Amino acid sequence: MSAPRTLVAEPLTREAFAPFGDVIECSDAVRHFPINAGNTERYHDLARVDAGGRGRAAISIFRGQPRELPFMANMMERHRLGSQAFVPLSGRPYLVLVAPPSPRPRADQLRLFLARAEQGVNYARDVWHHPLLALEAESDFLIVDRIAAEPDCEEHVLDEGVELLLP
Ligand SMILES: NC(=O)N[C@@H](O)C(=O)O
Ligand code: NI
Repeated sequence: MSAPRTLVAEPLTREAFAPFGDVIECSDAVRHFPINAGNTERYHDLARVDAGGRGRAAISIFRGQPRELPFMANMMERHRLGSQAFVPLSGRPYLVLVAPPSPRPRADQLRLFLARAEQGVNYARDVWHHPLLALEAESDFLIVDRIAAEPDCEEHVLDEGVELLLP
């Protein structure tokens, strides 16, 4: 039996994550401007919320239990009709495992990112991703995604598990 494939997390940046969606963070690389008579800086239009068909965008909170590392990822999922954003509320880093849209996630296209506590992610519609990968302790995430009467969560079991490692 061959050794499991491993993936070492790379830093999360807007550029590296662009094929998968958006990074939600305050950065001089995004458009920002003062509002409220200068009391507040608006970091504008950081992510595209997609809630197609008969769905609507909604805000929820996910309370995730920490994953034990090294973690073996055996499946991926995708939402075909809507985007899904995760914004950390507990001040801890987390992992993001993604693959580009395709009929099934390809092992050679998996990308693992280590997101800092001040970075959120927005998975574009159809992007394969692993369910929430919280680290260190129970962590809350603000979620912006599509809700509808019909479920929209396609799961796929990977042919071979991938061991996720921190840098
Ligand atoms: N199932 C669910 O709402 N959560 C997943 O979509 C996820 O990405 O964590
Ligand atoms: Ni999801």
